[in-house]
Amino acid sequence: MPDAGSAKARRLRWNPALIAGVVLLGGTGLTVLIASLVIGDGAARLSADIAQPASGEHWLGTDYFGRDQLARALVGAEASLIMALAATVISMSIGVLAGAAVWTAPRRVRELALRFVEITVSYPELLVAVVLAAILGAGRWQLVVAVAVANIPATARLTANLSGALYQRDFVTTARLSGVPRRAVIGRHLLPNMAEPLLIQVAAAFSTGLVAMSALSFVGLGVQTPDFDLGRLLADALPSIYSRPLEVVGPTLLILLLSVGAMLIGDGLAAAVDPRVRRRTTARAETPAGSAPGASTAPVVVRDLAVARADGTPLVRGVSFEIGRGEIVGLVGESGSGKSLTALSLARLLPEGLTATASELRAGGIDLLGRPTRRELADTVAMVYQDPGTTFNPALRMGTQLTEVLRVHRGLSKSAARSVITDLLAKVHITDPERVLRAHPYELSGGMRQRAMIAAALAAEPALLVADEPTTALDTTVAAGILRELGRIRDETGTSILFISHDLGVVEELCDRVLVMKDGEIVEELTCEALRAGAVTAPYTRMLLDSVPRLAVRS
Ligand SMILES: Nc1ncnc2c1ncn2[C@@H]1O[C@H](COP(=O)(O)OP(=O)(O)OP(=O)(O)O)[C@@H](O)[C@H]1O
Repeated sequence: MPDAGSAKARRLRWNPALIAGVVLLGGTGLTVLIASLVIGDGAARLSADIAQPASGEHWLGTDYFGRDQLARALVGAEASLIMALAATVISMSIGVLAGAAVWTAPRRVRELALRFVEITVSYPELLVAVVLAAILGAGRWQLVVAVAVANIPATARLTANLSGALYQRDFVTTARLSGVPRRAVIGRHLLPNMAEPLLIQVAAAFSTGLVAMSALSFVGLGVQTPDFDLGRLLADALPSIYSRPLEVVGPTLLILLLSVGAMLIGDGLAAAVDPRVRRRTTARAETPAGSAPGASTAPVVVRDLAVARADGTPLVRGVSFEIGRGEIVGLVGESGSGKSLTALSLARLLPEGLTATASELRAGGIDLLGRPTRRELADTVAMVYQDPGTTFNPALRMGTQLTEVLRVHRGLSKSAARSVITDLLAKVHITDPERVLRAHPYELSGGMRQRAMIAAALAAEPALLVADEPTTALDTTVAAGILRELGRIRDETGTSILFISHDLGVVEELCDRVLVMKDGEIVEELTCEALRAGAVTAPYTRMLLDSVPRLAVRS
């Protein structure tokens, strides 16, 4: 049950939005609660100072009954805060339980329930709240119920979707098959694994709930005089908005601070939960003895990498390897074995809908499980793709494209970038770099384009170069030239190279070590000497070895 554990152990990564949200909501909420205790009496106290402007005694002036406007705004905010919290608790409790329970129900009931949730979610929340508030009648708690009920479908749908993904996972299937009661499946296996998106939903429900309640009270459907909340205060201030504009300041500001604070917390939580790569803390237990995470000094370290679809289907499992400085490691396997997903996880370029977990993922001193900046990432990992025909924009000259990285990431001037890239093109044995820089991609051969791609990848002096089948689209002679180029780059720059191929023949000529992948897992790891000597153990490796032609790439 790895994820349940990891959900508890996962640390919250603070970010500016989260900090700003906590400060804003926490600070305003606390101020409101303390202030309404201290100066709350003034909210109901009538005095002869009617309709006074702002003064030292009444910072926001007084209303037509001589009541202090600031005290009323703070007491109104306290009421709105408590009502929004109550509505959030009700809608989240019912929505989460309903959404999770749907998946433990028999198939037919589940399908009907899911369809019902889809239909209800298609009605705008505010509209539903308006109708319910009108039916239930005016009053604080009627308003809370109306807004809470309107928010239930969205929460139920989110929970149902998350539960659906988790329900396919092995640990839930095992729990169900071993007769774990339905309540325990929900409480122990489903809910802890969706804590993060649900927390984001709590922040959104609070923020929209507060605004919806204020809007309903404002139009006369919620809290009624002599009770008041922020919306009611705004409605009371409306008739005199031009003569006494100060009256709207307090309630408006408090609605803004509270709702924006909650929204920022939601955004911050969403950012803290990196959807692409998450650290799987419990995976440490699975790390082989002698290779504790963090212990390796290799420039590239991958430990317990797993990639899964949103529905939980695993695509890559338990992949661990290291690449030393100046080492070329081959990753081979038939189509669909998980080679590209492994490489894309390292470059943090996984397609939408896929998530990667690992106990360690590091390249060139950068923790790829942390939050490396785009620049750090671009400086650390470079990719060379399979098809040089689609790597470049056909509408732009090569010079414009090849100098882009240097100009954007290194801040080099146009001429400095051009001079660096000219040298790099010469390094990959392009004889007339100036002509290549002036040319459009279609004017160059496939081999030239691939050499240019390698030159562009080297521009950032990356710690890791990922070459994803860089020779597949080229004819044999050109391919051999490109492979020789990669070998030379490794020797001259000490770059670590992950070379992906389905062709063991190429790999055994070029690489130092080879990892063989099948169905998302590494089934064999061996040195290329062993490979050349035919000393393979896995039948799958033997099959790959027997099925490939050889290229003469040794220089
Ligand atoms: N965006 C995606 N969404 C869902 N499944 C995907 C996605 N991308 C890849 N897969 C699946 O993940 C598995 C591994 O794919 P991957 O591209 O890593 O294989 P590969 O070994 O690189 O294959 P190839 O040699 O054909 O490039 C395959 O079953 C593939 O269908």
